[in-house]
Amino acid sequence: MTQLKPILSHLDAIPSTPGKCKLDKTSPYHSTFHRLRLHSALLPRRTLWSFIFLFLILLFLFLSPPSATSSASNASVNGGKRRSLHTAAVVGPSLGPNWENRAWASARPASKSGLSVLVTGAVGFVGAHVSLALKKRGDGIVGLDNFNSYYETGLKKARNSLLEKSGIFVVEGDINDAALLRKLFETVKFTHVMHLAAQAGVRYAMKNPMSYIHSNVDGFVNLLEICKAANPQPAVVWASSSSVYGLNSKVPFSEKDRTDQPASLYAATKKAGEEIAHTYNHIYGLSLTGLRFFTVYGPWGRPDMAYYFFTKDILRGKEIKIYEGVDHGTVARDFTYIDDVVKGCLAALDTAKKSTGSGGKKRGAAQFRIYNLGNTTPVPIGRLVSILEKLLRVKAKKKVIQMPRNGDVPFTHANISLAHKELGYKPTTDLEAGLKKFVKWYVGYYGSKKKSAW
Ligand SMILES: O=C(O)[C@H]1O[C@H](OP(=O)(O)OP(=O)(O)OC[C@H]2O[C@@H](n3ccc(=O)[nH]c3=O)[C@H](O)[C@@H]2O)[C@H](O)[C@@H](O)[C@H]1O
Repeated sequence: MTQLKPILSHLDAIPSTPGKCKLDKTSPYHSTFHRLRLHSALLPRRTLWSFIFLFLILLFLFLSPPSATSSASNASVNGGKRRSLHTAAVVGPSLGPNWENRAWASARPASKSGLSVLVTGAVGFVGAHVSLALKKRGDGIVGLDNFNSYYETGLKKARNSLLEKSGIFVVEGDINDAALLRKLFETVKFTHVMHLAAQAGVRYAMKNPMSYIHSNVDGFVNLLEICKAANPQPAVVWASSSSVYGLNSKVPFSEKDRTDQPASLYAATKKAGEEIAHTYNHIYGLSLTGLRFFTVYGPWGRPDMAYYFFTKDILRGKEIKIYEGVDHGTVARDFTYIDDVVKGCLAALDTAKKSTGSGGKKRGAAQFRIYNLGNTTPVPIGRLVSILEKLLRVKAKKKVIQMPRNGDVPFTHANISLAHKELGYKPTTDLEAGLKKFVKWYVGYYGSKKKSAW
């Protein structure tokens, strides 16, 4: 407990929100108004009114926020303002000096047999891990990420620093930006695309539904349009989700089971992605592999996920809500450790066959695959919390409530025999071992520097 104390005090030190804007006596506006009043007696009435009118116009122009277009164009691809989730307008490529050389160097594999991969969502949780693993074994990578503000951008920047240190160049840009993607594909002949950029999170879909359409549908189609037109066409491996099984009650979930009953808009957009992928495979000969991830967790994880914010809240002494199903039914997840998922991703890239088309024309049937990447051991949420309590040596303030109608499903459980057979996928980390690694990272990350947990 003692070694966690600095983190506890640090977590409390989250910066307060700035106070409301109020004109005070020291404000420049205050003195301007004051001067206006003094001079009013001396000026003729019409001049005074024209002056006030002009002043109001100038004040309006000064205070009004920049338009969507100007803020989008301010959001340069390298440096400048980070583009927020809510102003993710599309901009043309502005990649900064020398970017072609950087992209070219980063994309070059160490040997002739290596892959040259465009990783979208490269500073995301899975994206960063996959990029590092590819780099480590000698593949070439260019990352693409819009650094949006869905969760703390500090964490994304920290992941980016890790990638930079390993020599991976990440372009800051959006998958909806066709001009940018086209430029990237003109510069680098990517052999593969690992598409991990997405609007994630099941419950957030009720708050911001359009962000799911923007990233998971529009963005995916935009990316596939560029891939199908590229010459050579890359093979595409992309992140689907266990959530596509929705209300399916047949366990364990197999790829053959029905996926037409999504319980959230997130799930619906991932399912739409699978259908869209099929279309591009069918019409254009793109080689496409969808990976259904099952609640991936681990170091450098996503702060919006339960294991992550439970850790934060337990350490801060804040109450956590544990969901239960109908009639006190257990809610459980097939939590899958990041390193296992990374192995599955790399195996999917390695076994992906070439796309058959080029320049938008299909030349023959192309590979189309979908795999579950789970752990095969569903764990109840109560058990997740007990493991965290043990690792953190802090008793959680628990409140068990009925699962709200927010898109969650009561359980997930993967059948991974297909991935095992065709990818050699074999998860080896159980939840306790994986959470131990996560907590170790969490304590180091938030304890070492002045960072506020999300
Ligand atoms: O496999 C996926 O495809 C998805 O996995 C992940 O979704 P989920 O499995 O729902 O993970 P997560 O939110 O961590 O909730 C975990 C558990 O805690 C329960 N939960 C949640 C919140 C809470 O306050 N209390 C609670 O009990 C909750 O009911 C659930 O049982 C990814 O976020 C998603 O992007 C997608 O990749």
